[in-house]
Amino acid sequence: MIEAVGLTKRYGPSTAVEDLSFTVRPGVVTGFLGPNGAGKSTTMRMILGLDAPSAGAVTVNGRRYADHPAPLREVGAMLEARAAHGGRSAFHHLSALAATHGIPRARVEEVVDLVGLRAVAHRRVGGFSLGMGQRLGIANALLGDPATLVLDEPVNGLDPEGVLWIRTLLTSLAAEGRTVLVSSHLMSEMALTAERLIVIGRGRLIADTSVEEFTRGASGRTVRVRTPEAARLGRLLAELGARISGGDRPDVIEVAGADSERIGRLAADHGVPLCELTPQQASLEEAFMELTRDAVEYQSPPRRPRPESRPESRPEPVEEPA
Ligand SMILES: Nc1ncnc2c1ncn2[C@@H]1O[C@H](COP(=O)(O)OP(=O)(O)OP(=O)(O)O)[C@@H](O)[C@H]1O
Repeated sequence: MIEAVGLTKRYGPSTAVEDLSFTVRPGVVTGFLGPNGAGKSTTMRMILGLDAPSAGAVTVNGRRYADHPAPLREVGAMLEARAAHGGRSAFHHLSALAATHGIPRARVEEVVDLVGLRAVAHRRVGGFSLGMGQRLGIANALLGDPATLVLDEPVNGLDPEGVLWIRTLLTSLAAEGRTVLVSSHLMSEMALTAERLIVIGRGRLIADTSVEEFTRGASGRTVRVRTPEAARLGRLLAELGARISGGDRPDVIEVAGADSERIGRLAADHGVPLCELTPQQASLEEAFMELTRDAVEYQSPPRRPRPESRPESRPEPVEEPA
């Protein structure tokens, strides 16, 4: 279990992490999400005792990392995959690390197999591909058979097979009762791997929730309506307080603030024929971006809607004479 209470980190005048409190429980994978610069790595570094908090505290199984007598056996971490010396072989690197912690050689053999590096274990790490480097980083983290794992962007740069491998590995490590905290800035990937999510932005907690709740909150927020009387229905809905935006074609509007039933009844009351009425499920990526929009450090300029997609500039549909 990882517990952060009022965790804060300041670098000179800027605050990287501010008053962050959360608990990461064993048995499930917890995704740690936030846009670039949100403070994920800084938080992870504080969990691992690599950075001292300016205020607050973070403990792993009730103790600060540095207070554990054998931290490698307690917490396995991958902060930077390329932490191994390029001239060494993977096997040599892992053996040296194991020796400093009294970990038997048999465990080195075990983790080499576990991460699928057997065929290249005696090759120089300097010649490893990104994916092989990531696997070595994971082997490092697993070496002490720790109850807690902290991994910073483990799927970064991996091919689909590697991504699937990490996903399966993390889920099975959590199923063994371990605490697994995995950072990412990819919501869609975390939705497939994690059961819980901690979302931060500009160093502050934005959400601490289950993926299921997050998914539920993200869905059904707009309704796609296709009708030959799009402009008239749009006006009727706007009068009721719904927000209307243009769709992907002239006879389509996207409606927020009114559900399908209300739209359907209103259309029926006014004799507006409906060809389609579809609640839209926002993608998790969209929901994540919306949630963290104000917390993004570097923003692209907003995209201006194309004039023809704005309902007010759309010509009134010609109604067929009865
Ligand atoms: N050693 C440091 N000195 C000064 N500022 C720092 C330092 N380390 C991090 N920061 C700042 O703290 C903030 C949080 O950075 P951090 O690397 O923790 O974010 P992150 O969420 O891991 O981002 P990314 O997804 O880009 O890796 C950023 O504004 C960063 O510039």
